Amino acid sequence: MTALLEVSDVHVTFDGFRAINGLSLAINEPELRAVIGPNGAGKTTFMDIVTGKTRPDSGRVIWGERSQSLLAMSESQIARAGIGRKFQKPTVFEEQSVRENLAMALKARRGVFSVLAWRAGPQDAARIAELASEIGLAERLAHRAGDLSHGQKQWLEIGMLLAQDPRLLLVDEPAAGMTPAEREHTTRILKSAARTRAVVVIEHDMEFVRRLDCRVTVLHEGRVLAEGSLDHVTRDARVIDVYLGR
Ligand SMILES: Nc1ncnc2c1ncn2[C@@H]1O[C@H](COP(=O)(O)OP(=O)(O)OP(=O)(O)O)[C@@H](O)[C@H]1O
Repeated sequence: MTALLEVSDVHVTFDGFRAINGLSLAINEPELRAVIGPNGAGKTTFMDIVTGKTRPDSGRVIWGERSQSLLAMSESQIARAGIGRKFQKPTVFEEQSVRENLAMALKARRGVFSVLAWRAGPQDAARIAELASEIGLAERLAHRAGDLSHGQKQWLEIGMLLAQDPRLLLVDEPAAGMTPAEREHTTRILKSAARTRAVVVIEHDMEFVRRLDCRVTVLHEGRVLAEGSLDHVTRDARVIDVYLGR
């Protein structure tokens, strides 16, 4: 199987400090992958590189069956190529309803010209209903997004990203600030989304990572320290040392 995303020997230096130091990893399609690692390991910078926000000093970042270099593309070209990113803080349109938020995300997918001529058709209504049920907000379509709980806002934003049908979804600490029940539901959403696409999740909460039940990549000092099942990596003496700070 060829990887959907292949990062090879990437280096990034910030003011002389090597934040990413020979990072190599590959993500398949479909796949659910958790990326863990201590503070400063380079997890966020990895996502910044893939989305074009940070440009590496050297290395390769290759995308898709045509082996395009993401390093040659702008942030918006990368987004259009099918890479969506969910930041930690939810950014939904608070004054609009859940339905309107999802409708806007569907619109955005079609680009600026069709936005001007857009009217909600029966297909949109069906897709919005499908998305709402995927994120567990089917009963809340008419609610104002600003009235949702923190967890529900996070799900709505995931739904808005799914509306754009990305091939790769990058998610930064989705469980932060959530109740146990909300975490459980978030796990289900991410697992379901990863049945048909690649989903990469940065997460600190090991219990959450365990529930994701997927391949885990451990980053440390800007490179991959270990990779495999959570049980496999947490038995690795180097990983234990890094987490215990020895
Ligand atoms: N724009 C920047 N300028 C200078 N240093 C940076 C910049 N961005 C990140 N760094 C440094 O690079 C290293 C990696 O940071 P990064 O945020 O990727 O780590 P992380 O694994 O996401 O950490 P955390 O779990 O704390 O979010 C850190 O030491 C950080 O201080």
